Amino acid sequence: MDSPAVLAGAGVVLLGVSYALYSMSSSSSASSPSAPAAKSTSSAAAPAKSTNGVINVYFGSQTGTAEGFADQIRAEDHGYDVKVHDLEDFDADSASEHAAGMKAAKLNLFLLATYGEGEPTDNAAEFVRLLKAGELDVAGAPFAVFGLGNTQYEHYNAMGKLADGKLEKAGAERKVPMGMGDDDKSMEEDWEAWKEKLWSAFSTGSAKASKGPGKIKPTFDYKEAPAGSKPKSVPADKRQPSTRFYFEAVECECKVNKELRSPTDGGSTKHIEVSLPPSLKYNTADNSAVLPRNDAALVKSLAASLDLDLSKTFELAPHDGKHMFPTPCTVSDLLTKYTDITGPLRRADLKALSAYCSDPLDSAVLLRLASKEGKAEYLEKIEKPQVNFHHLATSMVKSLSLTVPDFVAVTSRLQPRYYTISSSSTKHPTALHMTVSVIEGKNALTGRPFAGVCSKHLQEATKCDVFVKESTFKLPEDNKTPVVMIGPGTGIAPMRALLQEVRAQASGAGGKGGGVR
Ligand SMILES: Cc1cc2nc3c(=O)[nH]c(=O)nc-3n(C[C@H](O)[C@H](O)[C@H](O)COP(=O)(O)O)c2cc1C
Repeated sequence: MDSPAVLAGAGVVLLGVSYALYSMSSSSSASSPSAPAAKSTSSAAAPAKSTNGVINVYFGSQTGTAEGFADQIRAEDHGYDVKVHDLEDFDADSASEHAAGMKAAKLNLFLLATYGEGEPTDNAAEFVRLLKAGELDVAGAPFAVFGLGNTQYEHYNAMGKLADGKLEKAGAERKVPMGMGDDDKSMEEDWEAWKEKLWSAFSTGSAKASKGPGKIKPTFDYKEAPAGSKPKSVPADKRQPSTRFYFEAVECECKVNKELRSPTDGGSTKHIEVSLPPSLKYNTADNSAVLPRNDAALVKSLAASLDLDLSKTFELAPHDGKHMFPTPCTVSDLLTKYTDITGPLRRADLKALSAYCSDPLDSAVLLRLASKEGKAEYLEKIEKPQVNFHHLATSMVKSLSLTVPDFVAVTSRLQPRYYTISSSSTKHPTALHMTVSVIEGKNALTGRPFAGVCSKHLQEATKCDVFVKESTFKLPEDNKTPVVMIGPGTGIAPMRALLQEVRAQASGAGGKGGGVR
């Protein structure tokens, strides 16, 4: 909103359409307690188009938040030629080329998430190694760092802090003080506030962001494919790091899927035994990652609202050669397996969607909700009632109009959900067990039912797409040290696996031997 007059206008619009836009049906629903989801546009560099110079944006992202922020910088651009780089492409071989590009740029922006014990994301591991080793010649390169973290973790924003310090030590020139986002409280607000500082320092007078966004330029070519076409195989280095799991998960049979609770308990906790093919191995207390599937009824109603043909088959040819998900696939696959339709909607999502409304009133309302001034309305109308993309598209913003490529570009990718494996790999080398609490409830404000996208999918599943994520959680090697198990939040699942492992080792299974603790 760039003037008080427009702001007042938007306020009136908001009230005027509040009944139509905000009266929400209580019939449809599902929401997920999801991790921030990866946005769909990724690292393809836009063609050079500006005389104001280049801003390089490097992202270190595991679940897509930092990557989504990088896309926002590209969309807002403020008259710069914004080039987004996946840090995975930053290795010893390419370091000097990147360093030269960094020195020639107006700014190099690093968006870095922290994981584990203050560790980098997988895609930033090599960059961080080079940075720590002092092997980057970046003297004089202008930089700014925004770290993404969570104050619940001991090593809060360790990667952002490390990069900020090491870049300075290497002689790079800090242009904006480091920003930090806290996922426990206010990641998006922290980011918006920092971005304001960034743009005010780098303003070129091009106020593209304040006018509202245009449609996102897809970073791929879309074409229809013959019905029945199967996904093409994609080599590992041609898979987008943030969505690599779509290519790597293996479809497995759920040979046991039984309810653990008695009918009088209420709620549902499932014991699921997944048969593993020889290619899939795990160690006791590793995590299983499951690819969720959206509920078929939600997919159908969303497709009907957006007038998308679920049976259509299409293929994406990425401009940067990195594939987002396996294609050719159907629009049904896109909506069921590859799109987060029930996760929380962030303000940036609303802003992006405002460009796809045929009714200017809808656009104005979405922009208002996405704006700083509309923060209270966002809280009341979107956050508290847990409005997700499905609700928005089916019940609130009737004029939303998305082609399939628009849909891919503007929506977020569905992320895997992680469950601690509750079996011992010594006892069950060819099966992994999961103990899954099914998430279901009603929104306190609207009474609308919601369900966890993955636990609900697993509740009756006979098959699921799985991969294994290593864990640092292990029993002591010596088989003698006494162990006290405390499971706050993690529940019984890892304990069951460890107890099975201790027993299996005590009985000599797996050739390890050992004593009972
Ligand atoms: C398993 C896990 C471990 C994490 N470890 C840390 C940590 O050690 N320090 C921290 O500040 N944040 C930590 N976080 C928070 C993430 O950095 C934060 O959610 C961030 O927004 C993720 O960004 P991404 O979506 O781009 O990967 C962790 C999050 C998860 C899910």
